[in-house]
Amino acid sequence: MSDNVTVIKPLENPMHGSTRVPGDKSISHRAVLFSAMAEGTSRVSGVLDSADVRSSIGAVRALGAQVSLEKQADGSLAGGITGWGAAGPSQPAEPVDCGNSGTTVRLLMGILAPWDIQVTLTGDSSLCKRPMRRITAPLMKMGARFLPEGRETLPITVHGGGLRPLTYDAPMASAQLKTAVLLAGMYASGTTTVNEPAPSRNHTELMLPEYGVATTAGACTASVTGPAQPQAGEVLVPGDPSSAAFLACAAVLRPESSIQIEDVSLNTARIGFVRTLERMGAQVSVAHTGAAGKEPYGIIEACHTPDLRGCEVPADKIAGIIDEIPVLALVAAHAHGITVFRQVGELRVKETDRLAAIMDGLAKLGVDAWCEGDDLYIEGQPGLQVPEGLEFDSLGDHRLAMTWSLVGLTGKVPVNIKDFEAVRVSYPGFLDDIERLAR
Ligand SMILES: O=C(O)C1=C[C@@H](OP(=O)(O)O)[C@@H](O)[C@H](O)C1
Ligand SMILES: C=C(OP(=O)(O)O)C(=O)O
Repeated sequence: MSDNVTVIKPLENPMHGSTRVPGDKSISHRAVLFSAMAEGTSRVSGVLDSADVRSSIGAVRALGAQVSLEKQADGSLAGGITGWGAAGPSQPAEPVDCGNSGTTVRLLMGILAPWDIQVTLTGDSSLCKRPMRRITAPLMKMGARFLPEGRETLPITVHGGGLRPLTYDAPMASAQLKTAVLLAGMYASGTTTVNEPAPSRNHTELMLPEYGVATTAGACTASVTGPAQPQAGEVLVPGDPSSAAFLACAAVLRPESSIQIEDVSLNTARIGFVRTLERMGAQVSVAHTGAAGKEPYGIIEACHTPDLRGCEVPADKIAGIIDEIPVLALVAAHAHGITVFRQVGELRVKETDRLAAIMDGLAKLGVDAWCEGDDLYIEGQPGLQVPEGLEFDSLGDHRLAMTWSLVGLTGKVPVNIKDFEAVRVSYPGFLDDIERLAR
């Protein structure tokens, strides 16, 4: 067996009962970053304690925000964040290390662009391979500079200052791109608008008003009018639907299972995976129970479904399931017929090339999966038998670690996962949570 391998054994019993999942990663990043930009002390609770959110916390501390968050009994972080406010971020002595987190670095580019400082942003070996031009290009149109000139990957030094507003037609549906431009636009005089080819998650548009900054938004467009200085706010972070998706898919695959996941964000831009599972014939449903600010939350219920069928997911629905495609691909591998995910080229530039990883992993299961252009096809195999002794490599990617672990957890034989610890990026307690549901 190779080093750093975790043996993932089949769940002892069907999954049953209720659980909660840790705070939403996207909302947690924004709670930390927007509070750091604000004037005064914001109160945040339910914040996800994971490696990625720690990258955002470390970054804003290095830039002068005071963060006093404490670990709560439920594992979340809560407390106060005093922002740099109208004085702006301070010049850090060292490069700011964003770890594995694309959201941290890309949002920071927009946050730093208006200020007259020079900040070098870097990250781990995965983040240093991911494309940054999609963010630097619109910010350069607004007047920011990035050195070395023409560089597409980290490390990159932001030279901010004096921005003008921008109307930008984004080449891809990306909430990170949209957010970076809107955050920079808050410090330009006039209206900054981002138009998208398909709707991406809208947490920024929903959360900025909690910090006193008005936004306007349509299905594929969002605007902010500057100058607008955020003021201290209060944010309660609901559970992460992207984490819930692993538990829901496990319940769909494991015979006799029936679970409820409580207090999870039901933002429609995030629960596309429920719709995809429904279209595969899976027994899943949602029930609204409340709202945290403008973010709705509630219960996701999922039950074992023996007779899944393949479905087609059109291009305009992909942004709404972008982080769930690996685990949905695994569910599709158990369905009758072909599943097609249209236009999923963005998966090539996540923590790893997730498109290649899905095809490789499914090939180990003897399932045919292939790409035609940017469309992903999976030919399902109902009654799929998993061979003994399989080893999957997470490639350091948290979503892949959890996806391939479901092969062992919901099946009849253990699997080995290389670098399973990658789950610390978004869902450190994943294995405990899923095993608790099967006691
Ligand atoms: O804005 C966000 O919080 C995120 C946006 C998505 O990335 P893109 O904007 O690159 O699609 C998503 O994959 C990522 O996990 C979080
Ligand atoms: C792509 C992801 O995150 P990020 O872009 O923030 O690294 C993810 O969490 O799956």
